[in-house]
Amino acid sequence: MQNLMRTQPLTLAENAMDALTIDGLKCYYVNDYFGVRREIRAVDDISLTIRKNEIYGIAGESSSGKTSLIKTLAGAIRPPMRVVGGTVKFNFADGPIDVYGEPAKMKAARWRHLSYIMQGSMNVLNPVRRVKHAFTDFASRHMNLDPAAFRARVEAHLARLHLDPHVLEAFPHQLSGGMRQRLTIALATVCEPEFIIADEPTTALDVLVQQDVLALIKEVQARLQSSVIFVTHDMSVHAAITDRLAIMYAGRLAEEGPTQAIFDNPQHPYTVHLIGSLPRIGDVSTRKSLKGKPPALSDPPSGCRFHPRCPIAIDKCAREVPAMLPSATGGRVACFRAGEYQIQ
Ligand SMILES: Nc1ncnc2c1ncn2[C@@H]1O[C@H](COP(=O)(O)OP(=O)(O)OP(=O)(O)O)[C@@H](O)[C@H]1O
Repeated sequence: MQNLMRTQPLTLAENAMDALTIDGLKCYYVNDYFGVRREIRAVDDISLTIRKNEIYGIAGESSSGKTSLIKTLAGAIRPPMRVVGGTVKFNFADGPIDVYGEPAKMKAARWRHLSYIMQGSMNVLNPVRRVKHAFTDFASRHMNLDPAAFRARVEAHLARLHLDPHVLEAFPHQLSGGMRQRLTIALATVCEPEFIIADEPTTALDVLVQQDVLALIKEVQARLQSSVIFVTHDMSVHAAITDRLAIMYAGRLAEEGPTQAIFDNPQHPYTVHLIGSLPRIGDVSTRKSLKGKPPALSDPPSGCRFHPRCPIAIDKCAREVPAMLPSATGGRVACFRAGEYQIQ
């Protein structure tokens, strides 16, 4: 029997290796209405790398393209979504995979090497079937175990995640929301994947259950030494769980860097606003909201997409697209006036 569990910590060299490389990625929703083509540029020229054994957060307001980006990474796109440029390459232990160049290899890697906890993923549990069937339907084919050994493996995994094996015999409606979310995490990690993508896994949960689920994700990540992409608009969740953080604005990256450094010293005016709008105990001052609305991605502004809302924009910002360049956080930022804006 193949032992899927990685018991040895990754070596320094392995740790330093990239687990995922995204280069110039563009993914649009393309619709043709009676001869008129309309493109929504939800992911527009994004390049980044995710390291082995790190939790990488993606933040940004609603409709900034977070879900579109990670669906594209997972190769989980359906029309009208279309990759129109760039590459996505995973570097799994048994070899690299080009997501859009090697679809068969990518299909085989799902669950086994890569798992995806989707938004509303509790729907993965069929309301009219017992929970155990979700495990057999999705995970058993990737584990090559006879039914008894598979059941034992699942029960041991549930026990590690502080879930009683009896939940396998329950119907989803008999479990609380927190338990169902823990189960979806158990399901996504039972094959011990090297890479986990989680889209808003705690958004629908109350604060205490949320803490519980975040702790669970951290625990699983530390044990498997997997790479995790964690998407949420909730900055306090990023502060609690991520090692590095990317801020998306209107389909592009605005800033990226070590999470603590981004919170301590945000460089992009948009990041400054996101962090400045977080409530602090004892601070009763009124928070300044950002003027305007996020742009329509079917007709985004020229130059820096944030410039119409930016408090310190200059003429150049409307004309030129700022490149992602090394920043004072040790990460990267796309702003001609990086580090110049602060909220009083
Ligand atoms: N099926 C679709 N067809 C057309 N446009 C879409 C579709 N799904 C999403 N979009 C558009 O793509 C853009 C990015 O949406 P996306 O869901 O990726 O953002 P998000 O940052 O994940 O938002 P949220 O936090 O609300 O989930 C939005 O303008 C959205 O309206």
